[in-house]
Amino acid sequence: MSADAVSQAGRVTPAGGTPPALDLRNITMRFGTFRALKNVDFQVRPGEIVALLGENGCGKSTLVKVLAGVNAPEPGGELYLSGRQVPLPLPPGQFRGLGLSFVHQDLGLARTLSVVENLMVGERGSANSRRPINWRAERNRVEALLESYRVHLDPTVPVNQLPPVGQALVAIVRAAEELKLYRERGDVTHSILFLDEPTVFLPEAEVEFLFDLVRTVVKDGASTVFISHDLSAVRALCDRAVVLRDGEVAGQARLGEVDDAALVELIVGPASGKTVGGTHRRPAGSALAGQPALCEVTDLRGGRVRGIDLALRSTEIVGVAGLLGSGAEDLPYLLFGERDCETGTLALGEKNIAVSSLRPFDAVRRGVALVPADRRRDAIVPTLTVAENTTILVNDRYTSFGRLRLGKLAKLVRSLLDRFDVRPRRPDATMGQLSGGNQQKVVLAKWLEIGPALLLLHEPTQGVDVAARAEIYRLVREAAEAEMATLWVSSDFEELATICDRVLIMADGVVRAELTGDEVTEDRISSAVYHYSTGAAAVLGGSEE
Ligand SMILES: Nc1ncnc2c1ncn2[C@@H]1O[C@H](COP(=O)(O)OP(=O)(O)OP(=O)(O)O)[C@@H](O)[C@H]1O
Repeated sequence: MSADAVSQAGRVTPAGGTPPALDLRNITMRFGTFRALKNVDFQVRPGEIVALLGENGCGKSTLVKVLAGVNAPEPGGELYLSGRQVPLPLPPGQFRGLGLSFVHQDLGLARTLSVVENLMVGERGSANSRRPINWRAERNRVEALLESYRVHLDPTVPVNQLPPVGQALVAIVRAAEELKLYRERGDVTHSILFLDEPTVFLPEAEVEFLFDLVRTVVKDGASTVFISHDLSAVRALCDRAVVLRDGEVAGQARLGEVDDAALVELIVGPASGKTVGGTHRRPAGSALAGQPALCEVTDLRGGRVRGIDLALRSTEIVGVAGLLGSGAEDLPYLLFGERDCETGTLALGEKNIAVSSLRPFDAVRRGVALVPADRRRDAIVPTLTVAENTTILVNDRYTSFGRLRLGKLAKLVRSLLDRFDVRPRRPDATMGQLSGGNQQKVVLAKWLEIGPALLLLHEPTQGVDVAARAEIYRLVREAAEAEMATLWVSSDFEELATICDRVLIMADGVVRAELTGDEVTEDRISSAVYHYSTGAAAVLGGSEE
């Protein structure tokens, strides 16, 4: 297909007279003078799985938050659920009575509590009774519940000991149970599950666990809205896509009838000039093999890492792939002094550093930068401004006689926001007001600005749209050329194949294999990871944290 299959309208025609499960009309939402949504129409048919797509900051979460009762749209917007009009704005919490349930990126789970405790929803568990909780009965009930969704994990495990896919499954099961409860009570005719980027990129085998669950939820009678920047995941799961651009509906298409090029054009706009796709790897023939290492790691042990030696050359981007529990997810934090380390030496330039005594503050001083996976927890200060978040590490370079040179600093911020295409370009906005993907761009800008010798990245493009992702690859590649070694840990194997000069495969805390040159493909990385790991199913059994 083609662009002809794309329709510009956000509405769908009711099938056989059945009203849509959800029908939002003419939704406009302002934050101050900024219009985040402009006359948006959005419909979902009963039993449909609809993708809500668009670039970072285009308004996807803002639209969902209108339904969650967080955002109050302008007068003139209308909401119909199964044909029945519901007045807007919705008061907080009303969504429950309307048959809507939300799973956001942070999943909303009590992470230190067990799966059983997290699944004591509504009136189903004995938790509502005044009698003491019968834990054995609860456990049996939750076991049967998980079984009914064909989710296999230990219900007694604290949620923070499950891998990301396990945590997402628990959050979705909980939301699905809420929806079932609303339907059984007879409160609603149809119910709708909203999944707002519930996972970072997951390897294919793990995505399937998640999608099977969503399909089960839909078979049980719910419709689903899926927000994601991962087009292959969208294709695997969804029937139809509605695309927002700059707060307006840019068009919609049935996924079976459009190719990726048409979808990307709909997302970024026909004349955007943005490049998406293509490789960002070093050109063939420019081998680094003979060059000395800029950074050497010897006998690193700590967390799940059980003895690693690494040599990273200047300008080289080295990928690390492995399932959760392989140790890959601990590696950047150990090298940044963020996690306790038993042994290990980091030789960076002329200096030898004992990693066990390294602290993040020293790491930064020595030119080590870390872009962590958990943006909200570890990488941003949501209440500070975008400008403050961007320059927090380089303020001392702009100080003269104890005073900040504010003019120079403001100029720097403006140029970084331009280079990283942070939208809106508002240095005075608080970081919490930016969309997730735009926050991620600020985090990268902040770290690259220190001019690191060693850049450690953990899932650096999570929540970032397709066009911005390509731009991030370009910017990191450009920074690497200026004498920087890069370690890129990601569960997105397509990403590793797009950007990395070589890829290390980790399992059981050690490097099991190395892929170089033509071997660096998504398929080769994926098969090596599963070959050396004990199996995807084992991942759901829990892991130590
Ligand atoms: N509370 C707020 N105050 C001011 N502006 C806001 C607020 N929440 C969102 N915005 C702005 O509204 C626009 C839409 O943001 P939204 O979070 O809906 O984007 P998104 O499409 O979900 O993006 P992403 O894919 O990056 O998550 C952005 O420009 C954002 O900065």
